[in-house]
Amino acid sequence: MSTLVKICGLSTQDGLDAALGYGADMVGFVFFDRSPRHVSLEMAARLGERVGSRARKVLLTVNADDASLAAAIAALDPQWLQLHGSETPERIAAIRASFGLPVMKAIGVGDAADLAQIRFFEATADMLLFDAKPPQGAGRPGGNGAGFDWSLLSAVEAKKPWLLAGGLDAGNVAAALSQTRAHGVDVSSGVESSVGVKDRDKIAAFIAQVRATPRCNGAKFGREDQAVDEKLGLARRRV
Ligand SMILES: O=C(O)c1ccccc1N[C@@H]1O[C@H](COP(=O)(O)O)[C@@H](O)[C@H]1O
Repeated sequence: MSTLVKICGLSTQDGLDAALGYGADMVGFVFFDRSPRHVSLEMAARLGERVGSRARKVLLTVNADDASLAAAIAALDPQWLQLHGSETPERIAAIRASFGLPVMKAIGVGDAADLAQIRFFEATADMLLFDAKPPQGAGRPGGNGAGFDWSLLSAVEAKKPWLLAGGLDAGNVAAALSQTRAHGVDVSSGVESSVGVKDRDKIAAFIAQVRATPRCNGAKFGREDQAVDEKLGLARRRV
């Protein structure tokens, strides 16, 4: 059973082709104009069409209003929404109802107290994503290449599958997976040669490391993972 890999912040054809070619399960596109990875509606439409059925498209937004969401969804035609701002459970429920798409909610983690948010979001979100809290002065809530103490997640019990993000790269992702029970990993900065510029070799190395890392504790999570994969439409990637 393979670990879910999401490559985020794709804004060019070359980066996207690398992510798809090396077998990413999910590809993320940022609609947040304070990000160096922000894509225009026109570019989103072009890149989205290129993805086809090779991976799941994820639309990342930060506290977006309905009109912006509608425009971005029309352009990209995503299978998932990633909400990376201060969206409440009520807002998540409203977005799910309005747009009919599953939602991945990002939770910023700095210390154990932040994990209380799991109970807050797990009823309405379809998937959770644990990311580092942004460093002070960062102009965006994610995509900063900042990590956090993964041991905080070792005892996490969430009713929904979850991804680990924040400062991951090919050099640390194996350790991150062995210390956590993440269903998958999400990376942006760690597969770039400079901020916002994706690097084919880093994408290849990252995905190869994940594929070479045994998943959790095998039998303990086998059935649960299978159910999750089927729910997410990722069963095709099971090995
Ligand atoms: O990538 C961005 O620019 C971004 C902007 C606003 C919110 C989230 C963003 N990226 C997400 O942040 C995490 C961690 O990224 P990194 O690997 O540490 O750079 C990841 O989920 C990205 O999708």
